[in-house]
Amino acid sequence: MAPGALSKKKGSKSSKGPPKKKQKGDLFSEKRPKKADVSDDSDGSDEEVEQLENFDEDSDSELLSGDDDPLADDFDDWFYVMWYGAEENSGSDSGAGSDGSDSDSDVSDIERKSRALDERRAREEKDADDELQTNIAEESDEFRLPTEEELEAEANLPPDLQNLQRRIQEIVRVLSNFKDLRQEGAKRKDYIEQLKMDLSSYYGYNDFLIGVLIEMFPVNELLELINAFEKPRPICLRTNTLKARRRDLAEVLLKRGVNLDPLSKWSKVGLAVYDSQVPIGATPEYMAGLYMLQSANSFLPVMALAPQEKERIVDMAAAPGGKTTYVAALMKNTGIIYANEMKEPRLRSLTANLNRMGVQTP
Ligand SMILES: C[S@@+](CC[C@H](N)C(=O)[O-])C[C@H]1O[C@@H](n2cnc3c(N)ncnc32)[C@H](O)[C@@H]1O
Repeated sequence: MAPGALSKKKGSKSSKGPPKKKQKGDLFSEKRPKKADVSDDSDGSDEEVEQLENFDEDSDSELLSGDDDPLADDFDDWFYVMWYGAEENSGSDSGAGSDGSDSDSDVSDIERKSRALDERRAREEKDADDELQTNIAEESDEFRLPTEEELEAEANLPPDLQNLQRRIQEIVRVLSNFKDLRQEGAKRKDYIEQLKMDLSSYYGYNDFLIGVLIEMFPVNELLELINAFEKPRPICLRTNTLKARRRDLAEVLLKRGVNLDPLSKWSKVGLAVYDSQVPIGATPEYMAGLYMLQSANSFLPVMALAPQEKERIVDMAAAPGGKTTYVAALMKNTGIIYANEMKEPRLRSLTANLNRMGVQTP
């Protein structure tokens, strides 16, 4: 539950007084789990923590005046079992015994449970950390490059993507600390060759492209880059500053149900579109030429060129005119742009966009 929701609930409680049993019913279904059902439930901890927090939020007054609630002890007992398990609950220090006897003080009972919960969490975190360290140690000890025979056997089988991915990660790890992690007798070249093969198989790149990329980037950056290539690009639009300001455009589109944000810090005209209730390429604003649908990377050559007013610029491959219209906007419809397009049919989309976006044509 969001903190806002909690504080609102708390506020309303102090003014009106809560329907206590109903709140419990809201938090936990009518059919409450039996102790045996929950005693070995060790996962789903986020949900449980949230429930615990809800309980704490709701229960201040109950702790102090719980007598009027016949479910309170039973609930408390169930909750304790939920967190610590039946065995712990039945221990002599539980204070919420299976016979339903009350502890000396409800407040100290909760404090004790809370302490026990903290201890248990700390134990679990330590166990998880130990396990992770053990796995890392085991993996680093175990990893070795595949032998020729193993590679031959692999070649006769469909690609094992999980294995490939693991090997890619391992090779990158070894290459990033080659002196300490390399296999005895193995050369950096051997790892690189294997990495090239695995990247080609895993991502479906050809040898040439992988070869070029591996020469251009350190391996960990290369992996980041390739993973970024796998992600779908956001839909972007560029505000046509010949006709509109980005803020005004964003406002109108938001009202139409287009969910968007400024593209990024590096662009003052781009908007990233997450989703839309209307076809983004057919809004009245689009028809009126207030924006161009254009991928963010296509802004960059024009930004790098930084066209100035009254310049002469040649766009060598222009249709459908994303960059031509951006250049025209930056030049504020001054100067001359030579927009070349080889394919005649594509001239139609180029001309249509120039007209729509208000680029002055001869
Ligand atoms: C990727 S699109 C260009 C996109 C455009 N620059 C934009 O920002 O909207 C490539 C265009 O270049 C055209 N083209 C390719 N080779 C060309 C050439 N030698 N001369 C003129 N146009 C060419 C293609 O027909 C195609 O329409």
